[in-house]
Amino acid sequence: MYLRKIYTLVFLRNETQILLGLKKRGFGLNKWNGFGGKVEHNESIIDAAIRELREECCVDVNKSDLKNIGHLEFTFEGESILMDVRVFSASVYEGVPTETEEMAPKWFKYEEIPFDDMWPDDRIWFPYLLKNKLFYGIFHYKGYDTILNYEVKELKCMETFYKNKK
Ligand SMILES: Nc1ncnc2c1[nH]c(=O)n2[C@H]1C[C@H](O)[C@@H](COP(=O)(O)OP(=O)(O)OP(=O)(O)O)O1
Repeated sequence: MYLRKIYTLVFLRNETQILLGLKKRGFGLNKWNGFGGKVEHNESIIDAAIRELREECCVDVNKSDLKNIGHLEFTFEGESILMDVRVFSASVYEGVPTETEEMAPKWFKYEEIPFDDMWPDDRIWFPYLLKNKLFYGIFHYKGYDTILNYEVKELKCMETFYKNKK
């Protein structure tokens, strides 16, 4: 039985590029990723996504402009935590992405995403994101570099996925 912890992960995108941030401290140090983190006690998932984006790269996004595009789960050999990561995308936002103590943001062309310097699972589920498909992925890691097993699939509708998950 796992202890589930909920995280957010937000990607800002335009027609040709995606915004990634280089993690400067803590979990995922020196990896490029979207912006996000733990959902705090008494905080909604969407509010956490907005807060983390503001804290990590000084950009504001409205709730209505954040689209839930995927759900990821991570477990680690010998650990009882299950990381439940809610993935969002937005193309409308306010502010200029700015470096903070936690993240250094940079726009990447879709064909130049730095997978070698990202979490190993990213190259498996990013193709869904890049094709604008909704997705579910579950990954079981040994340490933080080796994926022991995984499953990824396209979803038709996030609401139906969460309704059936309960
Ligand atoms: N394997 C993998 N692939 C893609 N994305 C992620 C992972 N593992 C992850 O943790 N993530 C994402 C999920 C979150 O967006 C971040 C991790 O959040 P973290 O920085 O630990 O949370 P914060 O609340 O910001 O932590 P503090 O540093 O403030 O304590 O990476």
